[in-house]
Amino acid sequence: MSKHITQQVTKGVLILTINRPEKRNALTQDMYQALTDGLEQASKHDDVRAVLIQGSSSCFTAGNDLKDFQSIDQPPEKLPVVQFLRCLLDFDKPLIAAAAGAAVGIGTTLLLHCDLVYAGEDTRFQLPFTHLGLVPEAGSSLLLPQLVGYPRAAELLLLGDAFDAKTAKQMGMINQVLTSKELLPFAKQQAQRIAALPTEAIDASRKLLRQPRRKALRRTLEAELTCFFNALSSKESKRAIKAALKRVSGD
Ligand SMILES: C/C=C/C(=O)SCCNC(=O)CCNC(=O)[C@H](O)C(C)(C)COP(=O)(O)OP(=O)(O)OC[C@H]1O[C@@H](n2cnc3c(N)ncnc32)[C@H](O)[C@@H]1OP(=O)(O)O
Repeated sequence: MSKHITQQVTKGVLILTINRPEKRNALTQDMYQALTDGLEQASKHDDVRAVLIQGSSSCFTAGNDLKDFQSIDQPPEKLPVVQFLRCLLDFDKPLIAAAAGAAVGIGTTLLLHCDLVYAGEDTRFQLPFTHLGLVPEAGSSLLLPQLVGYPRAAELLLLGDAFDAKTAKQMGMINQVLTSKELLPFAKQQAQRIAALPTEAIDASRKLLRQPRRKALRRTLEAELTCFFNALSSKESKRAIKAALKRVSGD
């Protein structure tokens, strides 16, 4: 368990909270492991009928910890981030997200796996993979064009510009934009509403919604992972990540 991921069960909802404010909730391998453990536990326990993933009311996550990228020394297969992505894809209960402030990289792509996504007025989404010499992950090269159409997905994934919650809502990426005060309570309320509905009907409906894209998504995720970890070991990416770290931390 990571001290940066907290767990709480309330009215049938497991709330996984990302809590590393001093680094804008950037995700380390320990944190991915804790998120995976949380999802696996939720899957096993009948009293958990939905999961809410959230950060604070001012920050969701700045994405993968950039320093962590520099210190990866094990084969991708063993990496918690890879296990987390596979777990996300196969997760069998409703998944709700509340994203405030920064939602960068995997902070945006993980939302594409959620059933309900709520964002704050201040949320800034960004998919800066190419800036870092990297490629899309989490199945986003399939899910994003399906959601918003190819031209917009290509713009977001190739140019990597940040965009706001209003734009994300207009594109159909998220369900609703709320004030920062409303966001977390509203997302919790929606998660509890789902958790209170007949479980078998919810699970079967969710399966039906996901079934048509399941195989293609799995293939895409695996192809992206190969490409991503090849890119991560390239000189181009090492240079770009070093520059990004210098920009955000001065290191
Ligand atoms: C498989 C997954 C792939 C991916 O997720 S790829 C995406 C990787 N993420 C990024 O490239 C985002 C990098 N961060 C940023 O662009 C900015 O930050 C934000 C827009 C998220 C927030 O900006 P602001 O509010 O001005 O905060 P600040 O001053 O830049 O950062 C505050 C502290 O947070 C640390 N930090 C921010 N993001 C990361 C990160 N991704 N990895 C590691 N540390 C990060 C900084 O260093 C600094 O910390 P210190 O004050 O101790 O220097």
